[in-house]
Amino acid sequence: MKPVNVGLLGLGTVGAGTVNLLAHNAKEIGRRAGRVVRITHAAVQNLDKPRECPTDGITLTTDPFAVVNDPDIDVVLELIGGEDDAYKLVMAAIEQGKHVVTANKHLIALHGNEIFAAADKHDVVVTFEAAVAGGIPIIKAIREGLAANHIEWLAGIINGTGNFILSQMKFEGADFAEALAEAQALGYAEADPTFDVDGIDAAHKLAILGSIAFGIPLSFDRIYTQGIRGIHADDIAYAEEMGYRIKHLGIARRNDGGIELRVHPTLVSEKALLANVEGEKNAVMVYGDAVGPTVYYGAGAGAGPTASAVVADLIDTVRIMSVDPTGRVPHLAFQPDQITDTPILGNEGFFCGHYFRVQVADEPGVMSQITGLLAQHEISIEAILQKDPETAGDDALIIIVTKPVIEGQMMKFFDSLDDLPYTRPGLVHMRVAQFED
Ligand SMILES: NC(=O)C1=CN([C@@H]2O[C@H](COP(=O)(O)OP(=O)(O)OC[C@H]3O[C@@H](n4cnc5c(N)ncnc54)[C@H](O)[C@@H]3O)[C@@H](O)[C@H]2O)C=CC1
Ligand SMILES: N[C@@H](CC=O)C(=O)O
Ligand code: NA
Repeated sequence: MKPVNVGLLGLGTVGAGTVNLLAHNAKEIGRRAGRVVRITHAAVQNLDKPRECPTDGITLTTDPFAVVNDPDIDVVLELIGGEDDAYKLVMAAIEQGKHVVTANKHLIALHGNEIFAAADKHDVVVTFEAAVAGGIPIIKAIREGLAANHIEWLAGIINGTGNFILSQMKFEGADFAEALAEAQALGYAEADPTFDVDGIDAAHKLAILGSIAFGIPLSFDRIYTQGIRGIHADDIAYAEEMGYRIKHLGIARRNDGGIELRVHPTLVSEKALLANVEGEKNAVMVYGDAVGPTVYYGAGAGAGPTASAVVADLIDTVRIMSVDPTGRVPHLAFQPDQITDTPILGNEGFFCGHYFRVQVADEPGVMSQITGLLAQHEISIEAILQKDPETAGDDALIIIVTKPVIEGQMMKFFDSLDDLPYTRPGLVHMRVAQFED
């Protein structure tokens, strides 16, 4: 059979990783795909830049539209990242009836609803396994492997750079900037690394996961997002003393009032599987009503792991080419006319445990007044700790983990706590997650 010609856009970390992997496992890939898959053209920004892969047999150009418009190209592989150019190129490819493989979560999270509608209209597929949790086949697992389930919730470490930074700070004593620079050198970080550290990249991925898990439109702008910059070493130590680790999680869960979509630092029991995921590794837990808890673990970033997902998508795409469009797996897991606009909750509707650290004047009865105030707000305590702060001689630090409660109730408690005469400003607050694993 005629080889499948792939036009690659972007020959950076993932692009070069993909060229290398296609060459390294060419025989195995051909045996699986049933056809030879070859990259014939690649668009780059600088023709003279040294590459991390051989480019013989690939025609290089600085014009990505020349690749997209080439009639000999069957599949466009978008690996330039970012929003604007990628959007125009992907839409142009779709309009010409070309299938697309992309690793670009930014693009899918913001424009996926429109891109998938266009792809359906033109009878082509847009695959995006590499866009979430790098090499872990999480899209395939949720979209196909768990298709019989009503998915109740999912929670995961879905940014390799952020997890790598937290691990380097904890185990190697690295400071934040050092750890980030190392993640960048290793090819884990986004072109703009604030996307990694401010939780935006994780929110892009959570938008995709939430959509394929619950059959809702991609809803990036409704996601509650906090990054890792505010995590303080003292809280890592206090959390550990109470039996928790602090992880940056993306969580999507059904709740009586709607759906929670949130990305934030989270205390997780040290015994939970997610608590023990370190470095650039990612892990996603998905809870389906029939299957119960399932966990998917592996490398969330880096050339090889991401190329693994990209090439798997290419193989799928080659097989899909000969399938009647009505027999294909829907882009967002549910048939397009079954995607429903379920309400997405604001943070006051979240249901979870809370960690807070407050500095108070060390006077008799203060602790009992705080626990009494929690009781008044019908909030139960899971764990409690008292410490001396490093500064301020007569003050004390009170650190409490609560049982799960609606966040609006917790916010009212914080308001009342703030009104007490002996509490100092600077309350630290994080959420706590309990998992059955
Ligand atoms: N690096 C990783 O571990 C992962 C990356 N991704 C995604 O994969 C995509 C690519 O990421 P990386 O390879 O890490 O980025 P990168 O920055 O290493 O590579 C992107 C390449 O595209 C080129 N490029 C940009 N605009 C272009 C244009 N208009 N025409 C031609 N070339 C252009 C750049 O010069 C660069 O060489 C992004 O969407 C990223 O979010 C997804 C999963 C993991
Ligand atoms: N920058 C991302 C790359 C993979 O998606 C990350 O660190 O997870
Ligand atoms: Na993946």
